[in-house]
Amino acid sequence: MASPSLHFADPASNLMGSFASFRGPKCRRKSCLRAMASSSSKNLEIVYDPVGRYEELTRELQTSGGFARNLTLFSPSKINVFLRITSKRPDGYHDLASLFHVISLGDTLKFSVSPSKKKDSLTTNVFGIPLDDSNLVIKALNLYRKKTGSDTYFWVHLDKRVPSGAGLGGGSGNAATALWAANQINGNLASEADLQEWSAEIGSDIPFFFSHGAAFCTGRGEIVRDIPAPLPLDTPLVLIKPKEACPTAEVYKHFRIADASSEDPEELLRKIIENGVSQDVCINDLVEAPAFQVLPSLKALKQRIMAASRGKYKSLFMSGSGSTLVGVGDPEPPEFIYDDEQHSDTFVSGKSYFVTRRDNEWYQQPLSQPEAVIDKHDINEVYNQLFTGSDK
Ligand SMILES: C[C@@](CO)(OP(=O)(O)O)[C@H](O)COP(=O)(O)OP(=O)(O)OC[C@H]1O[C@@H](n2ccc(N)nc2=O)[C@H](O)[C@@H]1O
Ligand SMILES: Nc1ncnc2c1ncn2[C@@H]1O[C@H](COP(=O)(O)OP(=O)(O)O)[C@@H](O)[C@H]1O
Repeated sequence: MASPSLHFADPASNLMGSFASFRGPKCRRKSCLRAMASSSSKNLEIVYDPVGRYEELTRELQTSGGFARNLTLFSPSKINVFLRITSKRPDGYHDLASLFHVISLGDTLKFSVSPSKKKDSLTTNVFGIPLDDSNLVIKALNLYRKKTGSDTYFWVHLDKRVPSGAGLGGGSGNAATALWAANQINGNLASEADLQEWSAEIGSDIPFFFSHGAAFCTGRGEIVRDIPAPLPLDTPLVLIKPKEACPTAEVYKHFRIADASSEDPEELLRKIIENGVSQDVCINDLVEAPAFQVLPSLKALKQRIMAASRGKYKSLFMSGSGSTLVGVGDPEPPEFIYDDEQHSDTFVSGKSYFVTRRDNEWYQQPLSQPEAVIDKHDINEVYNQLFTGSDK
C-alpha cells in the first residue's frame, strides 16, 4: 500500500470543518450530545469519545468502499546517467539504451474524486503547462478509464517544481503518478505491470517510473529492466537548467548515428556498477550535435561549469534531451551561476539525491539525507543475470 497523506480538498472538507470543534478542550474526554442530520429526520447520537469519533468520521468521509477518495503523492523526476542512441527506427522513434534513475526533485500531485462523470479538472501553480487533454496527467487518467472501464473523474492540483522541457521527465513522472493514484482510488483494478505496459501508449519515458527507481531501459525507452540502485543513495546531485528548454522531438531530429558513441551500453552499466560514475561513462548521444545545435548556449554553459568547478563533480553531464546539466558528487553549482546577471533565470535544484521505492509503494520525497544503501552482491548478481545469463 502507498502511504498517501490524506487531505481535505473536496467539499467534504467543509463538512469536516463543522466537526472540528469536537477537538476543542471543552469537549475533549467528555461525552457530547450531537444532532445527526439525515435526509428525512434528525437522530441524536451520544458521543462518548469525541476525538475517536472525529477520527472515525474523517476516515469515513475520505474513503469509499475502503479506498481513499483523496490522495496526495510525490511525483518524481529522473535523470539518464548515460544515454546511448543505437538506431533510428522506421516508425520515426529511436532505439536507446540508458541507465535511468529516479531523483528526489519532484512535483506534488493532489487527487480528489470529482462528482463529474464527464471530465477531470486540473489546476497548477505555474504558467505554460497545458491544462487540457494534452496534459500528461489528463492523458493518463483518460488512459486509465479506457483500459479499466472506470468512470471515476478527478480534481487534480499539480504543484510543479520540476522545470519543463528539461530532460528530467517531469511530465512523464506526473503521468505515471496519475496512473498510480487512479488505480489506488479505484481499488487497484490493474496490476503495476498493466500500468507500466499501458503507459507506453502515451510516452516512451513513462514505463520507467514503474521500476523501483533504477533501470536499464531499451527499445524506445519502454523496455524496462529493473536493477537495484547501482549508486549510493546519499550521493549528492545538483541540477542546473538554463531558462531555455530543449524540445525532445527537435533534439532527436538533429541526431546522426555517425556522431554517436561506439561504447557498448552494457559495458557502461558494468563499469558504473563496479566503479561508480566518472566523466567517461556518463555518455549522452543527444548532447554534442543534437542538443548543442538546438541550444548553442548550452555548450558554453557546460564548458564554463566544467572550468569553474575544478573537478568537484565526479561527472557533469546532460540529462535526456536537455537542457538540464547534472553534477554528481556535490550539491552546489559553481558561484558564477548565482553571481552573474545572465544566469538570474537559471534553475538550480538544491541538494538532490537518487531515489528508489519499496514494493507496492509509490515514491516518497526523502525528508533527510538518505542512507547509502547499496548491495554490491545483489547488483552484481542482477548484472550477471541481465547480460550473461549466469547467476553466479
Ligand atoms: C530523451 C528522453 C531520454 O529519456 O528523455 P527526455 O529528454 O524527454 O526527458 C526520452 O527518450 C524521451 O522520451 P519522451 O519524452 O517520453 O518522448 P515521447 O513523448 O515518447 O516522444 C516525443 C518525441 O521524441 C522522439 N523520440 C522519443 C523517444 C525515442 N526513443 N525516440 C524518439 O525519437 C519522437 O520524435 C517523439 O515524437
Ligand atoms: N504534466 C505535465 N508537466 C510538464 N509538461 C507537460 C505536462 N503535460 C504535458 N506537458 C508538455 O510536455 C512537454 C515536456 O514535458 P517534460 O516532461 O517536462 O519535459 P522532458 O520530456 O524534457 O523531460 C512540455 O512541452 C509540456 O508542455
